[in-house]
Amino acid sequence: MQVAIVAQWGNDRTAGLAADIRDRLREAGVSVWLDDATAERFEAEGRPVGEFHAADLVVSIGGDGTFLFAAHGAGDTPILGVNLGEVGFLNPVRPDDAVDAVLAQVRQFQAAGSVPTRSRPRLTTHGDGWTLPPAVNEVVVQGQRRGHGGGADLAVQIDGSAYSRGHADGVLIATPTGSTAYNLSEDGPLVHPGVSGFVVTGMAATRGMPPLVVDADSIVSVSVEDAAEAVVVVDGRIRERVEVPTEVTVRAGEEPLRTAGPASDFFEALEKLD
Ligand SMILES: NC(=O)c1ccc[n+]([C@@H]2O[C@H](COP(=O)([O-])OP(=O)(O)OC[C@H]3O[C@@H](n4cnc5c(N)ncnc54)[C@H](O)[C@@H]3O)[C@@H](O)[C@H]2O)c1
Ligand SMILES: Nc1ncnc2c1ncn2[C@@H]1O[C@H](COP(=O)(O)OP(=O)(O)OP(=O)(O)O)[C@@H](O)[C@H]1O
Repeated sequence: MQVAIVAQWGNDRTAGLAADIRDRLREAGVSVWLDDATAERFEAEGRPVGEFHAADLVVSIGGDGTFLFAAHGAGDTPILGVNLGEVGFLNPVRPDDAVDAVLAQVRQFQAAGSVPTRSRPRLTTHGDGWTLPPAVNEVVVQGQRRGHGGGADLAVQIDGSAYSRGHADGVLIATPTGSTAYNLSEDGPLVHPGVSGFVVTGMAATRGMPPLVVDADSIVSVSVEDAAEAVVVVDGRIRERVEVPTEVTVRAGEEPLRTAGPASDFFEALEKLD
């Protein structure tokens, strides 16, 4: 079995826990990769997180940002999230339980050849000649910047039917996972993870554009006009600058995100947002 660990960088606690988990896994005969930044702290050889899709299990130690970073490299390899972040909405395992939680996955893998997983949908985004990596939380299509003078004229279509047209800072398409993040700040609805669908939420739209929940098979297209440029942002981290006018298409990705380990309790996790 191959386990890959990514620990939030610049943090002694996450690096220390990564080393503890690595040592216990090695005692159990499991091969371990550490991400480059963490390995460097121990003067060991690391692996880029972009290669972690080749592991059997990815362990992410940190907050939501670290989980999203791990998810962008993990492909369909399951991720077990350990919370050492400020919010840690996406990470259900407490640090004290981390070693046991990972060893439990190892036993499952050794007995059955795989670990039990849950899946969460991702979003894929493309435009004229470009495609972005899948989003776990959301895709934002916006003008050059937020705020006065920075928006764009946006037209949103769902499966080819016009939904809304007008000036706005942007439009946000969120997964149920991402409904608790940026979508919530823009007054979009919370979506229970058991619901199959996505949310389309306008950002400071000048004309009415109520948040809309669409079927998970829907194709959302956003046409952008009258702006210096359009900016498309995946999970707050990956940005594509696009010449306008342009059309951006967002739909469910083929490969969902897979998580391993204890399930997170949605209502308990909401308390972390207070
Ligand atoms: N105004 C806003 O609220 C705003 C603006 C930009 C980005 N974001 C969010 O930040 C995310 C990136 O997270 P980051 O940690 O790399 O950036 P970050 O460091 O800017 O943190 C954003 C905050 O969102 C929290 N968060 C992230 N994903 C979450 C989720 N699914 N549910 C609940 N809370 C969540 C993080 O813990 C953190 O408190 C983006 O996907 C976007 O959702 C929010
Ligand atoms: N081991 C790592 N190697 C390279 N980049 C990393 C690593 N860990 C984290 N990062 C970068 O830092 C970002 C996450 O850091 P961030 O400060 O947002 O922490 P976090 O995990 O959200 O925790 P917190 O809740 O404490 O903010 C990732 O998106 C990634 O860009």
